[in-house]
Amino acid sequence: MPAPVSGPRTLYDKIWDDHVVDVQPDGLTLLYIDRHLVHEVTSPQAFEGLRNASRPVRRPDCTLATVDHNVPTTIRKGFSSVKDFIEEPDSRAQCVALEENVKEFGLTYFGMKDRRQGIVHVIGPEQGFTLPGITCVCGDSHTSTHGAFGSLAFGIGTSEVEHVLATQTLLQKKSKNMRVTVDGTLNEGVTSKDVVLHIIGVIGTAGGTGCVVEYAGSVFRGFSMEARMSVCNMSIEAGARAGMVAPDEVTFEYLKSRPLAPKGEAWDRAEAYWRTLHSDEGAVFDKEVKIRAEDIIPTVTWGTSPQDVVPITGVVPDPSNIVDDPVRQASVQRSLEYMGLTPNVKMTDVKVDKVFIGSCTNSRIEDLRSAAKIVLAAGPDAKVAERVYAMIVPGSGVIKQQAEAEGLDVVFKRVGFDWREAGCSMCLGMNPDQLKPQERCASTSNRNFEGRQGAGGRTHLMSPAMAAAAAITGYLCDVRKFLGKEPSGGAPVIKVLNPDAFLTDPVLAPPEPEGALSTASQTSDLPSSSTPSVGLRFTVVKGIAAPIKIENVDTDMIIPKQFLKTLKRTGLGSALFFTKRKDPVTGKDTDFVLNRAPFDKSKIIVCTGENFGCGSSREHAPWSLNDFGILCVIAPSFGDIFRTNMMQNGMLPIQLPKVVCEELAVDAESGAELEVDLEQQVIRRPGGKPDVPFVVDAFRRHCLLNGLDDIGLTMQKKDKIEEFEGRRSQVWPWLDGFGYKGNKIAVAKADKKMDW
Ligand SMILES: CC(C)[C@H](C(=O)O)[C@@H](O)C(=O)O
Ligand code: SF4
Repeated sequence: MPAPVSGPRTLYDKIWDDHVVDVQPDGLTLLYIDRHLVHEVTSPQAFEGLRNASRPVRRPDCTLATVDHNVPTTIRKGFSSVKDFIEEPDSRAQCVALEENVKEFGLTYFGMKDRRQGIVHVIGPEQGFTLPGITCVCGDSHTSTHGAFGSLAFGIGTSEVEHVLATQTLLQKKSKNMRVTVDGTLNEGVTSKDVVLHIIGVIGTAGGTGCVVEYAGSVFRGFSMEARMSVCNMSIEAGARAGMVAPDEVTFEYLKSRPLAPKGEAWDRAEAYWRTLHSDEGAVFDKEVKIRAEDIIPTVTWGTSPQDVVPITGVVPDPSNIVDDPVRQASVQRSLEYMGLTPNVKMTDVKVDKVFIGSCTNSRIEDLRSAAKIVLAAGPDAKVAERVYAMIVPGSGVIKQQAEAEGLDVVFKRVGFDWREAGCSMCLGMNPDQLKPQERCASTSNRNFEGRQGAGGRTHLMSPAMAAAAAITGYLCDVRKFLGKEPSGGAPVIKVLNPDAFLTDPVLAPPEPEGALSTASQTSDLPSSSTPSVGLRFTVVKGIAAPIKIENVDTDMIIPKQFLKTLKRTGLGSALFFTKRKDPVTGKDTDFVLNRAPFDKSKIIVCTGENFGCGSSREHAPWSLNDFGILCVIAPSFGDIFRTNMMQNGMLPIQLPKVVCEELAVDAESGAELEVDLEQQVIRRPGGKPDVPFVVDAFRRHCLLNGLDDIGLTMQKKDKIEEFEGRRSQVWPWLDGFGYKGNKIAVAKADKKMDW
């Protein structure tokens, strides 16, 4: 069992210690979860699990749901119901399922008629649902965003969503402490997005794997909450479990007037506690990275991984310059082919077809203001370049309303931007907002994976200001070209307004959930389970192993977004590695390894590249592997959420040094079978070659060997959870219930007043 940290502690240590419900001898910890955000993509199977086991949601008062990924961003005038409004049947089914689930389980829900609807990671902070010192989870990898408030916030898979709904806890292994310090003075035109892209360029997409990153230094202290959120948001792109910034005056100022922030005496108590939340002098970090602010200039990505960054003054990289690493050379070559870029071409000579300003990284009021500033600086005759389609998608209805009150919509529409309704939109394209094959997009989102914004689409990540500059010029563009220029006469005026005006309106009270089955008062009634239910077992797997020689196999690659619209866990085998296995033009099978005999019958994958399963938290990735017949993946390293998701489904991720993976890949390539024995923790190889030993956490191994299910096990800790909740009510009373008490009359009025 890891020794509890004595002496100076990090911010992460402190929040962790304050949420421990129970610790097992091997250090695995049952952690209490204060806040749970729910969206339509990763929750249907979790609610179904609750329903099948007749379990209520333990803490509806700590759960907030909304629809964001599937919603169309077209004007909602005349909106009457999701059923009538959403045309695409699978998107509609997922949104309808969430509406039914929130009613059945008694959860607070911001639907499409509610102006508080928006991207989960935008609305939580906006409403004050996200607070310093809390643990916060969501079935979504960008939950790291909420760490900007000095909370421990991380993404989880659907099985864990079910676990949190049922028990308000999670079984967690403590991550390592990492600190990224950026000190100094930022150059002109450099924003928080440039800072985080630069950091990922320095440490790589696996640089934060296994770690919780604290962002420290004068640059983050000087950032607004919006800017801190953009940085923490992309922690997941650096492989980190979570990112965080210690709370300070900027945090308190942002929170004070939010509807769900504590008020009066509760605020004073909360603030006193929050002021203790910082890393102590002398606290030890397992990993430290220091970056000079002066070294950062406006940054864009050139490739298909967020680590593929280049200053806007730079050129497209030349793979022939990579002499010592053939795997890297091949991967750069492949990315350039996909991106349709020629080595050594100036980045500013790259033409764009579309511009997307939005996503949970950059769709907040400050982002929109910074884009509008560039539009105004471009002069009275500026227009979105003729061949370019540019869209702005505010992160929430509240932001949209505030932006309109500030006149930002006028600034954008005047030059030809499309002004849309709130949602995830073209960040992922689960709704109709997508790139066509080979279209190139200047995007303020967070992922530039192949096909991310639409099959065959090409994404360049950048700041809102840079995206606005690209829209006007039609090229990737150095934003500094527009800086220092004042808007000339006749330009619309931006009036910066205080967000309070948009948040404290009494019409914000939500409806009491109709037909609610459970309420907070029912929550102590945790069904006890003396024998944990039997889940999926893993003992010995013998079979063909498919070699995959790709680095950073992200979960978008394992299963693209169009297959996430299912309400089931099964039937996803043919979706596995879809874009690799199907030719986008002919629709025919490619010669990708899993299409070729004998590998089309593989039970194991041997990957030689680092960071398998990085990116999104979609549990659909292990579900599709499982459906295909693959039960074990061997790789040099894994994305944290993916690793957990595999084990939640009775599958085994095995981490081994790269050289060993390369040797096993040779065995795999020969078409011979490998035998993975979890009991003995060895891999048996063909041709009498020596066994390869591996290690799996004792608890996880026990669960896999016996098919034990986490929820059943946690249910046995009911007394400890209740005891923790009793203490929580006394020490952190502002965390009980989050203050929305239904006011039907006010809501009815709000609906009438709403002008979509
Ligand atoms: C759908 C969801 C699981 C996913 C995530 O975890 O990130 C999505 O938000 C994304 O950005 O890819
Ligand atoms: S990354 Fe994109 S798709 Fe995922 S939650 Fe954020 S906005 Fe939505």
